[in-house]
Amino acid sequence: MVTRISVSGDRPYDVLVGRDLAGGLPSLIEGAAQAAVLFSAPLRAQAERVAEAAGVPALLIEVPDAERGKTVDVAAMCWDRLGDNNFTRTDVVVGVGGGAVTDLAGYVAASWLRGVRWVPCATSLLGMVDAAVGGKTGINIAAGKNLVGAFHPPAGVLCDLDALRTLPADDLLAGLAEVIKCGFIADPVILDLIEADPAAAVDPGSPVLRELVERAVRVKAEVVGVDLKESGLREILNYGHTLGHAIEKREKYTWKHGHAVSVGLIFAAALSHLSGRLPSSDHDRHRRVLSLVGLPTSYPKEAWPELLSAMRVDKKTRAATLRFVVLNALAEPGILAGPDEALLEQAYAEVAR
Ligand SMILES: NC(=O)c1ccc[n+]([C@@H]2O[C@H](COP(=O)([O-])OP(=O)(O)OC[C@H]3O[C@@H](n4cnc5c(N)ncnc54)[C@H](O)[C@@H]3O)[C@@H](O)[C@H]2O)c1
Ligand SMILES: O=C(O)C(=O)C[C@@H](O)[C@H](O)[C@H](O)COP(=O)(O)O
Ligand SMILES: [Zn+2]
Repeated sequence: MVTRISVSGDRPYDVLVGRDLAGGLPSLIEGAAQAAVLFSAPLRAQAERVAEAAGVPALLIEVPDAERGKTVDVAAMCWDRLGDNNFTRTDVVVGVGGGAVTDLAGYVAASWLRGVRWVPCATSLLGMVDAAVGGKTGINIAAGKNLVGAFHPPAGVLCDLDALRTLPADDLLAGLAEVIKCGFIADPVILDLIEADPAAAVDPGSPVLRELVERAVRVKAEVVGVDLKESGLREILNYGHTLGHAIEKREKYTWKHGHAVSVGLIFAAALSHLSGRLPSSDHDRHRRVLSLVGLPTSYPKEAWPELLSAMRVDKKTRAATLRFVVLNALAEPGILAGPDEALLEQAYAEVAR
């Protein structure tokens, strides 16, 4: 069974969730003379299957794994390969992998000839529920996470649940952090499902995980369908990310994004509560559900000054005003602009160890 979730907007497309989906690729790349398939070493076999299913000559481009692939040097290597192979505006970039590879593939597609079609074949949980959906593409630079990129919606998204069977458990967990984020900002049934059966939530073959994937994709699709370029509503998807990205930068991108977001969710919940918005029961639920599945909820106390300075280059910041996504209530996100440093420090105390 394939579930089709539509993303609206100027360039609407579908997210397909199911098993053995490579057969869906030819219709998404109709008219292309060739496809460039970007992948990292652990996904070589899947990339070769996708390349074969494309039905046009495919240029396989191996990139460094995980965050090591999200750099300007790697993007430049990909541009060179496209140039060497006369890649034209009707050709298509395909990304096979987790969020790092699909962010890179999307950015290469957005920048090549000022924008060619692209299709993410998401192979990680995080990729399926978040990174491959919504057209945010980009790379990291020394100044921070995803600071260079483009909004460039894909032609379609393939989420093959069978891929999750080989995904390392820790990476599955990282994806669950974004699923839990969706639970808090928009769909609390997600939280109920995880609390009722945490083991099923991390079992790649379980119907519970499939339901979680579909619910999280729906949350994201509804948001990005009305606000592709993050002029307002889309900011809610950044819940937990202001501190999360600062942690990733401090850790030189060796921490998994989802793990950093998990700690960031604790901080955002604390800010929501301490600023008089979120009741204690919903605040406490953050630590409970994240700990239940084994996600991290703390970070070193002494890191605070460095994290605060990294948060100042967050994309939600306007001039010198720091802005945070907070919850006014469960599934009611809002923005906290320009909080006192004392409040931020108090919220960090809930994370600090
Ligand atoms: N564009 C967006 O809207 C958006 C949203 C959320 C996250 N992101 C980005 O996504 C990235 C994180 O994505 P991620 O958690 O998928 O990490 P990742 O892409 O680094 O993948 C994690 C690891 O899992 C491996 N892997 C992936 N699928 C596999 C499979 N099926 N079998 C075996 N191994 C597999 C990868 O090779 C890698 O080693 C971050 O860079 C983050 O900034 C982007
Ligand atoms: O799609 C979005 O918008 C998000 O904020 C989703 C996040 O989970 C994701 O990590 C995104 O890449 C963060 O975007 P950024 O603009 O803060 O880099
Ligand atoms: Zn994220």
